[in-house]
Amino acid sequence: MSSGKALVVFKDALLRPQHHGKNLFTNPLSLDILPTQKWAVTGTHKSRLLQALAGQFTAVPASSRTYPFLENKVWPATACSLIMFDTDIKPAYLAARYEFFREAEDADLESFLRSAFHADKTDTAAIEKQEKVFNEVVDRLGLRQLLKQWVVTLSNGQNRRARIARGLLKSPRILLADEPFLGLDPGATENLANMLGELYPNPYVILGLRAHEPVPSWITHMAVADENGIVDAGTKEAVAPTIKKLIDQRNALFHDVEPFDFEAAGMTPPLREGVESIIDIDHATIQYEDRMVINDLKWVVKRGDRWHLRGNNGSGKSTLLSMLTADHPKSWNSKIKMFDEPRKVGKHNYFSINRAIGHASPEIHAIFPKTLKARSAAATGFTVGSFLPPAASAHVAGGLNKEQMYERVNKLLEYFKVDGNTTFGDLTLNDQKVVLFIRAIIRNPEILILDEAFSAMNDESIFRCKKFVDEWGGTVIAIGHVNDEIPRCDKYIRLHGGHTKPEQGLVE
Ligand SMILES: Nc1ncnc2c1ncn2[C@@H]1O[C@H](COP(=O)(O)OP(=O)(O)OP(=O)(O)O)[C@@H](O)[C@H]1O
Repeated sequence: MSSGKALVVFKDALLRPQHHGKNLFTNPLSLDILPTQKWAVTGTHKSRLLQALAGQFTAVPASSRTYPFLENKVWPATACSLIMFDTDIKPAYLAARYEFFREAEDADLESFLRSAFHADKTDTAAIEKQEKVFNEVVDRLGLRQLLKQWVVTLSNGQNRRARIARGLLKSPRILLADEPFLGLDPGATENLANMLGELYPNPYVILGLRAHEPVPSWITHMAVADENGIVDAGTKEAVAPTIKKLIDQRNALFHDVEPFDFEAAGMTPPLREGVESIIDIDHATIQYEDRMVINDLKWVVKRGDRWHLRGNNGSGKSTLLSMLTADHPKSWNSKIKMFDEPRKVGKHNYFSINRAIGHASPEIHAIFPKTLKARSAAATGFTVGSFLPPAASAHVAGGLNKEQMYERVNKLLEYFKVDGNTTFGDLTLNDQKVVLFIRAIIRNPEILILDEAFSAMNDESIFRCKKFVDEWGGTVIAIGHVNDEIPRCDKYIRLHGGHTKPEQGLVE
């Protein structure tokens, strides 16, 4: 496919959003991407640069951004497939993932993937080629056995692989993927990195990576972008000092974060006296039809414990957490004890269970309403099991009135540097994740569940959240594939997705 002509050329290009005039980078961009070079972009504004490379935004003058390798009449924005992992597959509510009943508009994975096809149905050669690509992509991304599964039931890592597959099935000339390895387990990361390298140049691939992330060995060139524009670009070796500087700045950030004043916010350690086991699961098993997901789990969480819940994508981590939060139909099981009491219908309900729990996860993010102001969005954490801010008369454990609740919200928003007046949907992805973290912690819960809660946050927010949780006094259960993105933990439990019993130990 390679014609030798450049893929993308920016020549003093000013980039602007379609409908208003402010430049997206302060300085004009200049960059040549040749077909023999394999690029990754990084830096604070890498996503914006990827969007610009994918033909989004208006280039001024129009001739300052060209795609010389494309034939006339091919529209760059359709020749490029940009995959960015904000949340766009939404179940209507949290428990929907685990329910048997499906709405007509829910799609199984195969239909979801095939909806990317656009070949003329009478063109048998094109159809045949599509099928070949379909089979190859499905097998290489380990999706074959999931094809009949509803998309909403896929685990986060499976969902990511599905979206990368769909991006590839659109047969783009250039595939641009922003942080494609985020949330993937190490095996899936290696597999995907190899696959993208082997596919090149069908399609050409441009990756967006965080500066401290390992760079796939086949990448030859890197560009670094910040708010001013492209600050460095060239061979991987030539750009290495700039990237090292970014990593050093990042590490320094962690030491610069000031501690949060828990006492001033009235958030003293929420450890219930006289109760040893916060959670006690006695030999529980979960399976879907013939697929065992959780195999004979025996797990005791003691007050003040800090657990890292580990396991490959699809090994059952979120399923286990959904049993704790009563989002899973199998939650109503006397094999699950909380605070030494076996769970019983009639005695316990969703609200009584979740009163003790603060929870942030990609699933909550996917269904969270976009229209609340950030301040009200964070305050919804005071209302158990609801996305509504607390009513004027509301009191939470600890007896706060509305004014005191918002005083705590404001302290946290200030510490985490989020503007409380901005509407949730208008916040950056980073700030949305931070607001959902604040929402999880706002009630000072006895148990804090962080399911990939820090992934997709920027470095400063990750460090602030980690410092906060490290110094907070309650019981913590955290999921994260990258150690960098979980708070301090002292014990771990590793799930194996039903093949083998879970294993437990002390964090090394
Ligand atoms: N309703 C369902 N029907 C069938 N399979 C399901 C259903 N819900 C979940 N699964 C499957 O159960 C397995 C466990 O999913 P879970 O989300 O718990 O994994 P996970 O360990 O959290 O993965 P990840 O690291 O990717 O987030 C996956 O294979 C998923 O596809």
